[in-house]
Amino acid sequence: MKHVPIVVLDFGSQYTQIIARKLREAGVYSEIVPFSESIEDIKARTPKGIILSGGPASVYAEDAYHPDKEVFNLGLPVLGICYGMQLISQYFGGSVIPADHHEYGKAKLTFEKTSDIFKDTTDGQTVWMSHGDKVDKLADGFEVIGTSENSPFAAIANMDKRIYAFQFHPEVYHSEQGSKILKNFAKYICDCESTWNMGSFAKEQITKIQEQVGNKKVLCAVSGGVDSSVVATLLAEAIGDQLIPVFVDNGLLRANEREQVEAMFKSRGVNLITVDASETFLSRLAGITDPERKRKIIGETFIEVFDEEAKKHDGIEFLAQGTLYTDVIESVSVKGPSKTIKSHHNVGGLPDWMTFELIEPLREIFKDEVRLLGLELGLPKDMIGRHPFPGPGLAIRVMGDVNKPDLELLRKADVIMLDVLHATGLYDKTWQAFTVLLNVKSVGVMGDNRTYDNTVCVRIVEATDGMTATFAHIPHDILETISRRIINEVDGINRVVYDISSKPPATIEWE
Ligand SMILES: Nc1ncnc2c1ncn2[C@@H]1O[C@H](COP(=O)(O)OP(=O)(O)OP(=O)(O)O)[C@@H](O)[C@H]1O
Ligand SMILES: O=c1[nH]c(=O)c2[nH+]cn([C@@H]3O[C@H](COP(=O)(O)O)[C@@H](O)[C@H]3O)c2[nH]1
Ligand SMILES: NC(=O)CC[C@H](N)C(=O)O
Ligand SMILES: [Mg+2]
Repeated sequence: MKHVPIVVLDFGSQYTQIIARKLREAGVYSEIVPFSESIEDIKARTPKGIILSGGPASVYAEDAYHPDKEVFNLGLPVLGICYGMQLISQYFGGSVIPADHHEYGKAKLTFEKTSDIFKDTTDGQTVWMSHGDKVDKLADGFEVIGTSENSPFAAIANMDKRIYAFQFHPEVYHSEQGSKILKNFAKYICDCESTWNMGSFAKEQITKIQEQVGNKKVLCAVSGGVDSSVVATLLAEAIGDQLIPVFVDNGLLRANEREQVEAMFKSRGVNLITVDASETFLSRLAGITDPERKRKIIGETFIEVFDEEAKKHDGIEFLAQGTLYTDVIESVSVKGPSKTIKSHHNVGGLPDWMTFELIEPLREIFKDEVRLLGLELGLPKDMIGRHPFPGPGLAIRVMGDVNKPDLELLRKADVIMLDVLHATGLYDKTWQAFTVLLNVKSVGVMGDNRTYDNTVCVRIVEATDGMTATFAHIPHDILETISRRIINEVDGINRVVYDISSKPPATIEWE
């Protein structure tokens, strides 16, 4: 087995992959394994350190998740985060109890001891907490190295054994210097070197694809979006013309999108196959209002279309998709016991009967890393800067039943909103912007006449990786232009609202 500098045991936190991602930023490769990984398999990776992630369970519960106890006897540095800290405390003779108050949000970390793990970070820094349990009695051999107003045990350590534990989450963006702390753990406590980078990742993936595919062919699902364009480029470098790029018009695309995508690939000299399956998608979605049902139908229909197309070519055994870690974590439990939020069409929406073997080189990384990889591979800037657009397309932006007239209405509103964003230079400054057709009609007055028409919601968010997001603080005069233009120019819409919720607790898409 390949040498893995840091092994992360996953106890089901939504943030586990961010730990790996922060380590990558520090140039350190890590692998995430289920909390139940055997000690032999952990040792086989010859790690220099172990991280125990957070998780939804409580360590004192009967069905709590426990790692192989031997992880504490390997003589390796260990870092426990939240649930991981609570496990460490329990294992070494401390105690963990339900807290009187759940602590969710920012806190100020006060240093109580100097430690290399806090090197070059500041006393009083903001950290982010998310827990309902707390350490009540400190474990034997441990000392407090950091406190917060609500957590007397915000950071603890047994420096002789090189075991550190935090109640806060250093991996999330809200912990302002958390990246540095994780880097310090890797660099100063585990003695890891910074050797990982996007160039080495690309090379590794290309070799892996060549080994996996051999002389067979790969159907690559391309959407014109960033992720699948990067995947197609990696495949082209790896296997040349054994790659068959297929774009599906599912009837759920934005205005002129099909023509734009076709032109973009043509200009790059790619022989793109477009399959028009719009009638199939739309007829299957007719009358379906439940968001998860919509997603499953779309996921399955995509695979049927790819299957049909594959039959027309000899030797296709693989399906390549631009699946990212964000798609995976929200859809299914990955390594640990995490919860399903929504079934992304390309992960949780895949049917059981699918026979393709999947090629998903981006499955463990995040959107902003994909963009860096795209730059590394020489993709044009405008391709890399495109806002994400979900595979299920407008079907999850028309609330309730999906039908042609409603899709048309939404397309018209969407074009106007995007037009204003481009004109004001806000497109490149925001992560994602779209409109949603609400299943809500309201009364208006236009030219002295009563109207009873549809409501459109404008959703514009800022994010780094899509795991969390905040609504964009768009200047009111720009929102006013968007609203005025949509209501004046689109027949059938008489009200525009702006979505001011962040993720969590909302999500970016409405369904
Ligand atoms: N219309 C489509 N035709 C073919 N494949 C598609 C289509 N839409 C999505 N896919 C496949 O599903 C994957 C996931 O979609 P997703 O929207 O997350 O990624 P993307 O479109 O490549 O990038 P972006 O997130 O920037 O939109 C794509 O990478 C692609 O493999
Ligand atoms: O290809 C995709 N297939 C899907 O089924 C899907 N659902 C959400 N998204 C996109 O993922 C990001 C996070 O979205 P949510 O906060 O709504 O989960 C946002 O960028 C969403 O647009 C999808 N992309
Ligand atoms: N984020 C976490 O790891 C939470 C740990 C534990 N479930 C608690 O509520 O305290
Ligand atoms: Mg897309």
